[in-house]
Parts: sequence; C-alpha cells; structure tokens
Amino acid sequence: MSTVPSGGNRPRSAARSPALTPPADAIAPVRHPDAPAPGELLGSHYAHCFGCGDEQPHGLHLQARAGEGVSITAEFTVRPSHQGAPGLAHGGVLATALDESLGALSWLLRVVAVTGKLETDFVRPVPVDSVLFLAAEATAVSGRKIFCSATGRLGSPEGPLALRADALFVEVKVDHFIDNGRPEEIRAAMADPDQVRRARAFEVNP
Ligand SMILES: CCCCCCCC/C=C\CCCCCCCC(=O)SCCNC(=O)CCNC(=O)[C@H](O)C(C)(C)COP(=O)(O)OP(=O)(O)OC[C@H]1O[C@@H](n2cnc3c(N)ncnc32)[C@H](O)[C@@H]1OP(=O)(O)O
Repeated sequence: MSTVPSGGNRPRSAARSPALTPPADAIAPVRHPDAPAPGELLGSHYAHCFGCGDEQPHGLHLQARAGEGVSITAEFTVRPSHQGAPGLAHGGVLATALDESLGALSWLLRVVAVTGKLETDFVRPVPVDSVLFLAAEATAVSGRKIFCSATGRLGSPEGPLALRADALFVEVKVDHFIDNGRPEEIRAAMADPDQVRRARAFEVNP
C-alpha cells in the first residue's frame, strides 16, 4: 500500500518533463527481501551527508523510516538557518529534503542510485518551525532508471500539501563515488569499515 498521502498521487501535471513519465515497458519497483521492516529507521548512508548525516553540523539531519512496498516517510523541522525569506524556508532547502527522502528509497530497493532529475512544485509557503511530513515512493523501474515521487505536508501526515516532487534516479555502482569524489573523502570513506559496509548494503550483488 502506498504511504504517499492522497493528493501526492495526483495525475502527473502536464507541465512535468516527459523524461519523468515511465516508458510503457517499465516494471513495478520490487522491495528487496532484506529491506528494513516497515517502521524501521533507515539510518544515514554517509555520516557527512548534508541531508541525513549525523556528523554534518550544517545538515538537515533527516531521519527516514521504511514504509510498505518501496516507500519511506521522514520528518523535517524547518530551522531559522533554513530561511530564504523572513520566517520562511528556502526553496532549495526544501528541494534538498525531498531529494534526500527520494534517495532513501535506495535502502528498500538495495541499489545505489543518484538523482538524475528532480522537479518540485512549491505549493504552499513553509514557515520556520514547521514540521514537514515527507513521504516518498518509487513508482516504476526501467533498466537503471527509477521513477519516484514525494510529497511534503505541514504539521502532520494528513496536513496541507506544501510540496510535491517527481524524480528520476539512476542506478550507479559504488565506483561512481570512488571515481568522482574528492580523493581525501574517498580515502577516508574506504578506510572506514562501517562506511564500506553501508555502501555494500545497497548492492544486491556486491
Ligand atoms: C567505499 C566508499 C564509497 C562511498 C559510497 C557512499 C554510499 C553511497 C550510497 C548511497 C548514495 C546515495 C546518495 C543520495 C543523496 C541524495 C540524492 C542526490 O542528491 S545524488 C547527487 C546528485 N546527483 C548527481 O550528482 C548525479 C550526477 N549525474 C551523473 O552522475 C550522471 O548523469 C548519471 C549517473 C545520472 C547518468 O549518467 P550515466 O552515464 O551513468 O547514464 P546515462 O546513460 O546518461 O543515463 C541512464 C539513463 O537515464 C537517463 N537520464 C539520466 N539523466 C537524466 C536526466 N537528467 N533527465 C532525463 N533522463 C536522464 C538517460 O537518458 C538514460 O536513459 P535511457 O537508458 O537511455 O533510456
């Protein structure tokens, strides 16, 4: 069952990029048999991640939980440091929270994937101190392409819809990071057995 609240499952807007519509031969996303159980906290994929890392002092510290199927939920409290206009959240910060929530679906698919495209509708202003209830769901898979959607609601999982996003994530190998990341951080990550374990946990056939 979908954990993306109704309203998030609206027909995709005509304004959405065609690249976000799955091809006719796309398949339904498959929850990995070893995926964390519904309700379980997913943890961070990287301690220094701006979206979810515990050791990132400037980060959003988003904590996502597994939902049913290939879905997650997360809560995000908007802090004064997240402002764009006086008393309101910056749109880029909100897009980051959506991006991170969508990225957390990787834990359920057990694939490593990065954002290829992210389209966001900012439906309502989000004041500082708001708690945003985020819900993300994978909707289709075609080869390496993972189609997914997310919503952000104000104050509760059934609260007013503030954000909506559709995205295309693309599956990559761990080498994507090793080949492209700054060597300093890559060396540190590869020397950290906990990080290597976390990276491998995404890959079905390491
Ligand atoms: C031991 C140490 C290791 C440490 C590891 C740490 C653990 C890591 C674990 C988990 C990490 C998860 C992190 C989540 C964080 C939140 C999510 C983010 O913010 S991610 C950052 C932002 N995103 C990027 O930086 C991507 C930058 N872009 C790229 O690298 C490439 O463009 C990439 C990989 C997306 C695609 O490049 P291609 O060369 O691999 O593949 P092509 O052939 O171009 O694309 C594949 C298919 O996707 C479509 N596609 C790709 N990008 C598209 C786009 N922008 N729009 C439409 N279609 C697109 C293409 O048209 C193609 O489709 P057709 O197969 O032909 O049907």
